[in-house]
Amino acid sequence: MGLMVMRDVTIAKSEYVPSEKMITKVQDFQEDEELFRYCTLPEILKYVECFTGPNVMAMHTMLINKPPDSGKKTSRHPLHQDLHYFPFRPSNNIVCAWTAMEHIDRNNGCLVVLPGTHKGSLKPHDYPQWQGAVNIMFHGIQDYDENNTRVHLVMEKGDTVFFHPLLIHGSGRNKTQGFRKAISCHFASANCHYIDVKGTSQENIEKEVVRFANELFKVKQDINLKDVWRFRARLVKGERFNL
Ligand SMILES: CC(C)CC(=O)SCCNC(=O)CCNC(=O)[C@H](O)C(C)(C)COP(=O)(O)OP(=O)(O)OC[C@H]1O[C@@H](n2cnc3c(N)ncnc32)[C@H](O)[C@@H]1OP(=O)(O)O
Ligand SMILES: O=C(O)CCC(=O)C(=O)O
Repeated sequence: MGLMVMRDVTIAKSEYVPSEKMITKVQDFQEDEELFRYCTLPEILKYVECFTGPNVMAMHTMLINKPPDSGKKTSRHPLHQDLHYFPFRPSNNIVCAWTAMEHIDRNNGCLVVLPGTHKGSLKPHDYPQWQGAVNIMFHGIQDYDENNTRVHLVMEKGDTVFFHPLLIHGSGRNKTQGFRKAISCHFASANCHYIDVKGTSQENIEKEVVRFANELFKVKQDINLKDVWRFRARLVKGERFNL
């Protein structure tokens, strides 16, 4: 398996977009030593280990190249909780590190967070009821509290935020002509355990992920969400126990 490339839905469905401008996201750094180096930086791990302890797994990695919005607002990322995508627990031993690769503010689509929501529970997610197109697998929370305070994270190049997988967050439209770049990794303790998401609100994302994995990798046997995550996870330090 190589790096997974994602294109914004507007770009994916247009005739011709040159070069790096067509790449909206690159995932799966476990396949690339240079990109994976981000997950091993002592400046990052120093904080990550406060949440994971000494056995650290890199579960999900992304370089996000948020494109200038085409006018269809597809560059937005709906408000969501990352735990919706994860079939492992406990959530307190999972943390995201998200680093700005340039100045990021509301103009180029900074992170938006709903403070305190990490103390709540996992909410049902589905495609947002937005007019026009929405990116594949960009699920959002259908019923968050509209009155909850929203904080826009203005960040400078190299600034990093660490956040809990239940924190409700998303990002706005990129109104500039530049490609807004950020790099992130979801870390988890190797002592976390996988759960079966059948019969839970996560069943919809399991179906989608498994369908894509089957199409892309022509998998022969029955697989589930756990198998996909187990396959992509990579040990950063310590011992690989459960994950
Ligand atoms: C915590 C963390 C997990 C939170 C998040 O990151 S939330 C978002 C998670 N989801 C993602 O990042 C989605 C990542 N997407 C991808 O990896 C890829 O786009 C894939 C879904 C695997 C598709 O890749 P691939 O099959 O290589 O794409 P192709 O270029 O061959 O296109 C296949 C058909 O799909 C369409 N397509 C591609 N990208 C998108 C898109 N973004 N939105 C809607 N439709 C899309 C494309 O037009 C094509 O359609 P047809 O020509 O077959 O009709
Ligand atoms: O970088 C962004 O715009 C948002 C990314 C995000 O929220 C995610 O992938 O979970």
